Amino acid sequence: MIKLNNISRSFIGDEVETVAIDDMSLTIKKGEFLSILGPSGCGKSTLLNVLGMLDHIDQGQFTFLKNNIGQSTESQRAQLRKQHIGFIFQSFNLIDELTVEQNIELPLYYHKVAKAERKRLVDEILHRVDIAHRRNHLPAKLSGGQQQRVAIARAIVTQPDLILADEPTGNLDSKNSIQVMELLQQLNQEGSTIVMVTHAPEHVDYGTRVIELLDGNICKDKQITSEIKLTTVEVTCA
Ligand SMILES: Nc1ncnc2c1ncn2[C@@H]1O[C@H](COP(=O)(O)OP(=O)(O)OP(=O)(O)O)[C@@H](O)[C@H]1O
Repeated sequence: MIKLNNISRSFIGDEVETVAIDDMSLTIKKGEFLSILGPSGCGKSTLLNVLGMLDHIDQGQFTFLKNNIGQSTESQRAQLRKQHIGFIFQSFNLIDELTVEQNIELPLYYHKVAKAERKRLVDEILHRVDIAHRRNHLPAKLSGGQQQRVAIARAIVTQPDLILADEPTGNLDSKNSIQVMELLQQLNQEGSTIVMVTHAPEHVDYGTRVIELLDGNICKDKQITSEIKLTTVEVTCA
């Protein structure tokens, strides 16, 4: 689904260049649930932004669903994003003035889905994430865990090929974190490809693979199996 070949991304500040991604190569297959771990500043968010086509690369090659992203226009990237990617953020990013139902319905408007079909899809997803009883509430009236379930519903209602999650449990207590991780795991078991940045090593076991970043590159790459958690099968750099 995704292939990164020797990509780099730097930021130039006041006479200082910060290399956020340094000659990284990574292949992500359809159906994987990949967690990205690593210390602050190692390039996790930059990598997620590149994958979501919210940021560009300076060098290397990025292929997304057979599209060469380096040679695409901004409008082609926007189209790919809209059609294929659902985003989940630490801070939920719901629209305060819209109800739960309206927040979830919004991406379907942008996809020009007809009204009756929008209603059917929203109804289905409200039950799927167990928030139907709060459908007419504004986000501010919900707990953090409920808000994140609405944000997940909004991300998946268009059935994207890829879900990108940036610290989805960062603002949640442990009980709500577990609920959100179980929901993401279920979505993955039903076929969704998920890439998640996390600071919580205990959450990587919900996924199928974990990479650890250091100084803008991958220092560990492990498959997670249900029998043996955190089995190292590949180490790419020291
Ligand atoms: N827009 C920017 N301008 C300048 N430097 C940036 C910018 N975005 C990121 N960086 C730098 O690039 C490096 C990688 O940042 P990034 O946010 O990807 O790290 P991270 O691993 O996500 O960190 P954290 O865990 O703290 O969120 C850091 O040194 C950061 O300061």
